[in-house]
Amino acid sequence: MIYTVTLNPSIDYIVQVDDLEFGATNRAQGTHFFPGGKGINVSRLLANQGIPSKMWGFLGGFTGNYISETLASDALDFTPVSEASRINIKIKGNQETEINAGGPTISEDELKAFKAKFSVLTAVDTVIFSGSMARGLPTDIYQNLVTLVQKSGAQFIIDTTGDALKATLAQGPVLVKPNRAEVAELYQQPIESLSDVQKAGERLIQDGAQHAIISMAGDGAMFFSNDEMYYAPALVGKVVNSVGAGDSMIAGFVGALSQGMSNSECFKYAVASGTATAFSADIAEKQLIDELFNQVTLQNMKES
Ligand SMILES: Nc1ncnc2c1ncn2[C@@H]1O[C@H](COP(=O)(O)OP(=O)(O)OP(=O)(O)O)[C@@H](O)[C@H]1O
Ligand SMILES: O=P(O)(O)OC[C@@]1(O)O[C@H](CO)[C@@H](O)[C@@H]1O
Repeated sequence: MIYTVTLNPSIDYIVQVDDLEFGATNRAQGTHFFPGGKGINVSRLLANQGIPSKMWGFLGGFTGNYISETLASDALDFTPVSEASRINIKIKGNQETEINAGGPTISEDELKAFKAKFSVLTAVDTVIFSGSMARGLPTDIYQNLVTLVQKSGAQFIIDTTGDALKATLAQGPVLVKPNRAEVAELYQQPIESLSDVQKAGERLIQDGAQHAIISMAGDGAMFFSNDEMYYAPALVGKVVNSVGAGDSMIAGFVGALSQGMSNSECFKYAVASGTATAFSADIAEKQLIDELFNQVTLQNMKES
């Protein structure tokens, strides 16, 4: 079974404001609510591909109720918390501006109840940890949870940033997928040219990742393993809502991996899934992913 962990889920409130003016009353051209948080997005894309997963994390309050009612799925296995889950604001205009809230503070008892779920894991499972930590959790929470996963023999994937990414890299994730800004922050150096991306990706593998993807939004993505390196130029199309594009990449890769596909096919599914979500209002559907899969081209960087 694939488990996704979203420690800090959200309602994503998408607000279309064509000419945002600070310090003035702006009128929205359109608004949408989506259940969000990175792990939830991964599970939603997997479900659209017909691949089951279970969703773990914390949900609370009226916002938590909205998320569980909207998802209405057997896959939900969240730990209830007393404070309300957060609302993240995504303003779409000439540019995309995001305001992500801090979210609820998790108590010691709530964390204990959550950790108890890990006792069901066995060696055939994969746990995907995605997103920021909730308040009140120890700063080494991801390292602790990865240790629990590894005790069961299961594997893990992590999509987070900063010190938590640095520490868990050494624990050998199946996949990490930082974007350019996140990898620049991790290694404290600017990542501008493709050669900078190449060096950073090789370092992610040296530092412990089994596979790494560095995503570059409209500039495409690069894939790394011990002996493979591919660059996928971005596909051209109309970007509708890129929220969750990175999460969709992870879901695309893991879904293909769970079906025994090669690294290059898994990467192509990752790019097709990320792009399909960027070209959709919500998390992408299977039909668009399959259409775009046939358009993804890979350049083998070990041969160039
Ligand atoms: N403007 C775009 N044009 C074409 N493809 C895009 C665009 N934006 C995203 N993509 C596709 O989606 C992938 C992931 O996007 P991105 O690098 O923005 O991830 P991210 O920063 O993790 O996103 P998020 O945090 O919103 O999930 C890209 O590598 C690319 O394949
Ligand atoms: O604050 P975090 O946890 O880093 O990111 C949360 C978030 O921006 O990530 C998803 C898109 O990747 C959204 O659904 C959600 O609002």
